[in-house]
Amino acid sequence: MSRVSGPWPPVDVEPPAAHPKAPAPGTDLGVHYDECFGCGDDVEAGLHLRSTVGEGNTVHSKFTVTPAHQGAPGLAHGGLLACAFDEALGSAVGNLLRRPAVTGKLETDFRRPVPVGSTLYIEARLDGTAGRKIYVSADGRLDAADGPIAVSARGLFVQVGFEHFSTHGDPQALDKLAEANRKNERTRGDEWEINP
Ligand SMILES: CCCCCCCCCCCCCC(=O)SCCNC(=O)CCNC(=O)[C@H](O)C(C)(C)COP(=O)(O)OP(=O)(O)OC[C@H]1O[C@@H](n2cnc3c(N)ncnc32)[C@H](O)[C@@H]1OP(=O)(O)O
Repeated sequence: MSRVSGPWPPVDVEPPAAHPKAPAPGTDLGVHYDECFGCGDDVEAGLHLRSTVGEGNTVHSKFTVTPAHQGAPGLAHGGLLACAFDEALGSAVGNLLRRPAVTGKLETDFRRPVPVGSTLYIEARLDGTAGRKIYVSADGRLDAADGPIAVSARGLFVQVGFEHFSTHGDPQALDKLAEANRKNERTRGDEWEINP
């Protein structure tokens, strides 16, 4: 199997257009759900990703690897690294496009080992959209924003209606989340675009 993937995005796309209400570059994005394994404060062994909006349809996230994230002794588990990229890419889609979407496909390229105690600096970018399909990619650099690339990822997110979450997920938890967003200064009064 070749290490080189095919062209990206794999189909003709429209250039990504950030939503008019997308947070400006420099904005700290905070936690989107306290119980999210990727960013939530209530998940002790979670990844606790922290993200900031970057220039040009990007989101910058940091993930520090702890002993809770090991696969081999002293090294991050690849599946958890993939999770960090899912979160970073999802954050770019959710915050910049403000469309509810879920991961359809996620491809990771593990280029260097990521030791416990190191921090991945992930830059996630919107690459283009084709109807409900949203193409995104990211690079994770070791210990500095200009460090060597340790992991790269490409993903396809698919826009869904809110009923995706209420039908398949936990409607009561969704109501609690909506209430918390109403109380949050940054997200209060916001409404997401539901249709492409
Ligand atoms: C202010 C707000 C802030 C918010 C921050 C949020 C941060 C969040 C951070 C958290 C982040 C964590 C995020 C998470 O972890 S999300 C959790 C993990 N993901 C899921 O659970 C998704 C499960 N899958 C599904 O529900 C359905 O399969 C979906 C909805 C994806 C599609 O089923 P649906 O019946 O609706 O649509 P469709 O099948 O007609 O597909 C539509 C189009 O897409 C194309 N397609 C689909 N799949 C693939 C594939 N694998 N490769 C290539 N292409 C694929 C398909 O060919 C078609 O293309 P076309 O024929 O139209 O050309």
